[in-house]
Amino acid sequence: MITSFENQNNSSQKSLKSVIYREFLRKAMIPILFVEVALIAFYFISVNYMTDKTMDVMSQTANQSLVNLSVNETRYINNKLKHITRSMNTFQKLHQAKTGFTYDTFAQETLPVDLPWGSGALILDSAGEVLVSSNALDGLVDKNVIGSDYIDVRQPYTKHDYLRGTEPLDLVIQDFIAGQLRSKEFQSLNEQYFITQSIIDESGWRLVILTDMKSIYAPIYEQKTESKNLGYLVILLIINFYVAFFIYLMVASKRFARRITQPIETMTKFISQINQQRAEESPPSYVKIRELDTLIDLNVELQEAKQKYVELNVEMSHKNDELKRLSVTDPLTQAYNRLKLDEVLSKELERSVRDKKPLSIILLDIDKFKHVNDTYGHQVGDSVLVALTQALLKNIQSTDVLGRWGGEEFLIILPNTSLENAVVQAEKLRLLIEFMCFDTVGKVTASLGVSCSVDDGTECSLIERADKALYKAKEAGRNCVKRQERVSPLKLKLVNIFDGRSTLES
Ligand SMILES: Nc1nc2c(ncn2[C@@H]2O[C@H](COP(=O)(O)OP(=O)(O)OP(=O)(O)O)[C@@H](O)[C@H]2O)c(=O)[nH]1
Repeated sequence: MITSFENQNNSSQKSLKSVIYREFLRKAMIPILFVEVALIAFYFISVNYMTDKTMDVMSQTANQSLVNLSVNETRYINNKLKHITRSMNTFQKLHQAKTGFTYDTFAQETLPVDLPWGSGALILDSAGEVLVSSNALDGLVDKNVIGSDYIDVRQPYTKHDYLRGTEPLDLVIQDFIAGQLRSKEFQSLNEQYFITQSIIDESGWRLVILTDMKSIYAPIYEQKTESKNLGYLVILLIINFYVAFFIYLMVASKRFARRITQPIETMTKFISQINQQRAEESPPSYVKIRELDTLIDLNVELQEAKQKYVELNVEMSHKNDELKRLSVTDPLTQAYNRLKLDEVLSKELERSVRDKKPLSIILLDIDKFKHVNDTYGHQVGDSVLVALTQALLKNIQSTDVLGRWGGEEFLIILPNTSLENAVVQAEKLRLLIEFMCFDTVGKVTASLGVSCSVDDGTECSLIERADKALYKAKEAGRNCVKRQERVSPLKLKLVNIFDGRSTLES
């Protein structure tokens, strides 16, 4: 029983745990996760957008700065050339001076080398030949644009101009130099470049500055990378948090479920123990509440007493019924006794007066019954009484009431029956007895007296008259029916006067 409870408890714990787990995920964690994902997505979109915008602004600013720088440098070189020309009289003198001061040395001295964003510069002569290029430019185009074999002014110079190559970057630069554009932003081999040029009026030379945009964007790229890394770190933290939280949730929901089911488990175990110990009738190992046991025992006793009381009540009721029956029954013949006959007669008389209906009675007495007893014995006499009762009960109407009036005498009450009809009924019964054959005894006869009442409501007068009629029947030689009508007091007086008799026969 305990094991089955434990299984049941475990499964209820599991289901409770999963309910808590599910509910928490559904109502808290999933909505929070959605919000977090949306915020992170928004963060990355913002970083990209801001970076792009900043790059646009930076590139415009940087490009403008480079153009300005190019113009300023050009102006500087031009002024310097003007100064040299004035002091040297003509620029041609400069060429012809045997001072070793050449185009190349001048260009090298005037070429701006310390440009921002790692920009490279080169100076072209009026024919488009490269006079000089900075190391930064060489780095940008990944070659030495002009070699070391430059010549001085006294000789026609031949140069190895590596910008005349066929590399994509060379082609773009050549195209730009040949054109009239002041500046240009272009892409070559997935790299973004900015190029600007300006004319040195004094000599017809051109100053060209080339910048790799990557250098301009570098801080922004760096910032973007840092921002993205921050985003990835947040994602990583969120994932870690979720993993840790899921583990915590599993453990916490299990603990919580256990905390809820623990008291029920303890209580059920306690009840199981009580039941088990009651079944085994062994002394309990836990604290016994004696008052409770006493109460339970008392309750059991009370229930048993209640059951006994109900049974006794039923028995008493049966016995009462039996007593009642016995109190109104003649013990020998099982017909009604005199007590019951008195009661019935009284009620029927009341009813006959109330309904104005006739009530007749028949008083039946066995003839010479003493002789039966004396001849065959008292027991045979009893059997005659029993047999006679049975025969009479079978032959009276259902509304008639038969009882033993006393000794060998019987009374039959016939409600709503006239004297004539009662006499007819009495005659039938007399014939019945006359033709009956009793065991041992054989033939027996009876005498019957009949009386009727219509409006005199006394029981005594009715019985008295029936008794008188019976007496008359005995007087008349027995085995016959006689009746006794009611005589009014006036008639009785007249009869007494004229006949000198006390009773009137009919
Ligand atoms: N066996 C038996 N006899 C009874 C019982 N009750 C009365 N008797 C007898 O009935 C007889 C009645 O006798 P009597 O009163 O002289 O009348 P009888 O012999 O019937 O004569 P008549 O009535 O004049 O014809 C008595 O012998 C009673 O003992 C009874 O319960 N059982």
